[in-house]
Amino acid sequence: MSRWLERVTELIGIKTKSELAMQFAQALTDELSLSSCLILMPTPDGRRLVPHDAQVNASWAVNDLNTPFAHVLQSASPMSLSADELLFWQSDRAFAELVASVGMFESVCIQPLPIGSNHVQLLLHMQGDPKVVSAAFGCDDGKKFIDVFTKQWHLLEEIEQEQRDIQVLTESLHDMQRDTKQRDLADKLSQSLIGQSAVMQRLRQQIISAAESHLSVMVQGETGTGKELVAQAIHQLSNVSAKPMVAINCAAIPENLLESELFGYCKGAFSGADSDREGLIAQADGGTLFLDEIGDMPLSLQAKLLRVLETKKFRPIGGKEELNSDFRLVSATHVNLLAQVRSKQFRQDLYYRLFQYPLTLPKLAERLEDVDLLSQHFVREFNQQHGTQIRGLHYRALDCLKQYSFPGNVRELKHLVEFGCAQCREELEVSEASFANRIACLNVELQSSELAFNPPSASASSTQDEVGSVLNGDFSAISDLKKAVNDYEEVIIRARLNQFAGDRGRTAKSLGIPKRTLAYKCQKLEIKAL
Ligand SMILES: Nc1ncnc2c1ncn2[C@@H]1O[C@H](COP(=O)(O)OP(=O)(O)OP(=O)(O)O)[C@@H](O)[C@H]1O
Repeated sequence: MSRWLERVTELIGIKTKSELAMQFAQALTDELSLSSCLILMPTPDGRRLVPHDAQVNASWAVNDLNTPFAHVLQSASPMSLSADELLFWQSDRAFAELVASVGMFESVCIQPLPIGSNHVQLLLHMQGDPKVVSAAFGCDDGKKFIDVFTKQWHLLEEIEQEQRDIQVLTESLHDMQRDTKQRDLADKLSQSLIGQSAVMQRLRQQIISAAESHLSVMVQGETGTGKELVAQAIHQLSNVSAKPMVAINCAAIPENLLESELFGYCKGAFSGADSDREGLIAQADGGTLFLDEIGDMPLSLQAKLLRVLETKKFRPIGGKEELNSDFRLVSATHVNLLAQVRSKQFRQDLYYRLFQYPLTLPKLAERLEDVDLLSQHFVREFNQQHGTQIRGLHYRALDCLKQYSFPGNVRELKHLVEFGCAQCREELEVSEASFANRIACLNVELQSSELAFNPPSASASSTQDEVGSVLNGDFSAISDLKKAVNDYEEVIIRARLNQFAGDRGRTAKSLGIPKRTLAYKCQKLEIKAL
């Protein structure tokens, strides 16, 4: 068997182009006693030629006629250059360096591959005895050996191309699947977080990507814009949705209780601690902790919260051991936390930790085009809760609503729609008359800075009757003093909240009580909204 055919067996079964090139170049070097052998292959964009041996740090433009490579590529014919002839090819520095070691009796032979084809795929750059080289390329067995190499090379290139195609296809399939999943999620979300305005569509996309990340999310927005709803959506869309979401309103809990609510305590930690109690941080392990009104968290607790977020460890009050809790944090605020950082009421380090993924909810006044959909949604909710069949809002009623600026945002719209539904007869539409007076009143109130009484919501009307009697000096209906005092307090707080469009800061100030006390009373009296 000829030595070339023996060499062929070394090429069979090689699975990568780089290994095939190495093996082939080595076989030629051995058989033709070459002092160097390089295979030059085109880059993926086809603009340059690079050597198979990564140690040769050079490349040549395929159309640079200052090198013999470009000429061989164009003519598809081999070229042999003696040491003397090479003196004319010194203008390209990289080529000059490549051939610097060519000896007196050597030549540089540049052979296009496949042999005899007009479609050159590779160049062979050989340095050695030109007679030996041309004899090898002229004999049948030598040609067959080279032919096997070029076919094998072509095959591996096709396989590589197929693999690249498969990868591109797989990636675009993944992209399509991700887009479809995102669209499905956005559709699902649009059934609970209503609104087709551009700003709401963008918000839903942000919620989906925030839910997919593991970052701490900060939901900012005025009262009633849907911060709690967004926090719930983030939890439900996240991969911890099967685990609990634990929520706490930092403004509604007295300062001294907030720490034990969050961290829990051990038996005997303080008087009244009769047994161990697990805190919300422990309960949120694996799930989501939602800290509403985080701007109201005292500074001392802020430092402790930061430590939990950074170390995932905490110690219950009076506890000796540290416990672990790994949760996703969602916080919400309606105040400007940055201003609080500036006035040193809020820690800067915690601020940055909480704002890993900020979401800002728009005011309803900035997306009045959503009033229509939102109103339909609230009418549907009203019908479900009350077993009614109100058809919706008359278009004039809708126009009337759109004249209003909704300082209480979506919550205020919801209550207005409920108010309209409560006045509407079954199977009819809510009329303009249901809103006109009320909105006119609300507008006057908004413009006036004077204190004015606004009728409390329907749910508080019986309480108001009782309170009305009390105000008239008739105490006969009172059978429970504590309840009567609570009712009286509730009517006052509701009226004042109504007056200030749900702004708890202004309400608390006008009643001469701290905001935290107001929040506590609201929670106790179950005053959730305007
Ligand atoms: N985009 C919306 N689609 C449907 N309902 C909404 C939307 N936004 C808010 N709501 C409804 O409005 C009410 C107030 O929402 P939520 O409690 O989430 O607001 P908030 O910003 O957390 O208010 P606050 O700051 O006063 O606690 C809820 O009944 C909620 O379901």
